[in-house]
Amino acid sequence: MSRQKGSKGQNLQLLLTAGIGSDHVDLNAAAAAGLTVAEVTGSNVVSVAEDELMRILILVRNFLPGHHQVISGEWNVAGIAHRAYDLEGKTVGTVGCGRIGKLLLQRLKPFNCNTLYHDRIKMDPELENQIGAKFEEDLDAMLPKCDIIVINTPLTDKTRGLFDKDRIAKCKKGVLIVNNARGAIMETQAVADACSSGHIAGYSGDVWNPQPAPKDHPWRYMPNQAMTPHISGTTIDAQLRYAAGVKDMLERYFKGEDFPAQNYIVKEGQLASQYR
Ligand SMILES: NC(=O)C1=CN([C@@H]2O[C@H](COP(=O)(O)OP(=O)(O)OC[C@H]3O[C@@H](n4cnc5c(N)ncnc54)[C@H](O)[C@@H]3O)[C@@H](O)[C@H]2O)C=CC1
Repeated sequence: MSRQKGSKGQNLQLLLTAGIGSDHVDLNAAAAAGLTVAEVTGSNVVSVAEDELMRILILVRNFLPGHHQVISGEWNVAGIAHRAYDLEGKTVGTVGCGRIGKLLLQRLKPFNCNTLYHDRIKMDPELENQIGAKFEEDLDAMLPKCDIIVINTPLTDKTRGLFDKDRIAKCKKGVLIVNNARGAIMETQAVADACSSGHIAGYSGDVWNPQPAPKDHPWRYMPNQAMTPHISGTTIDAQLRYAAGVKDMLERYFKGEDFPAQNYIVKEGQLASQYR
């Protein structure tokens, strides 16, 4: 929903996202026009966190080439095993540690990894202690420590293109990256080049720039990728939750009632803090 499209809706008042992530709306234009933007905050966070854990394991264990061998009639254990590792003992860092980031860190705990997180906000000490992750204020200081990096920030003016050529170069050689947040947080060609050179040893995610990804998108053809279409937040369980959330907000809207406070992304000209 661009500024131009929004301005055509003379009676437009409300924009609802059936899920999480309202970067498809020009939020500054919506704020200036006095529109309300809301999403079903929390509706698919478990679905995404579970999916991230799956992608980490798929990359660490070098699962996909093994599966492809089965389909193509091959049997070559050494061809898989030379790049397969245990997750135990590896350092996993999340860039962004809101709802999804925290759920991922909680799910990683029994795997006995070292976990780090970078966010604008440090967790309260009790929760941090319970989750067992260390806060890294400086993103560029965290990156070289990580064997696995997971992206969990919204797409904002500050995170667009955050992982360009220079920042990827700061990551450990052979890093694995999981990104279910937004494709545009990465520079497309920089990721493809780093996968080709082996600096990134594996990249997996479900978000692309643009979407739907065109047939010639470089991430379809780069080596060591485990990409899917945008599916991680669309399990049947998630669909039930965000459908119910949209219905609830529409009912409240027509009764003149407020939405749950955490659902507002733009309200009375103000952007929610995670988008500022
Ligand atoms: N692939 C999919 O199907 C889905 C993707 N998502 C994406 O995941 C994102 C995160 O979702 P939640 O965890 O629910 O959001 P959240 O709002 O709970 O957490 C986002 C975190 O990112 C941090 N953050 C924002 N800007 C930052 C910056 N510049 N540097 C460091 N940290 C920053 C915030 O402080 C916050 O802790 C969504 O905005 C959406 O883009 C969400 C749901 C489904």
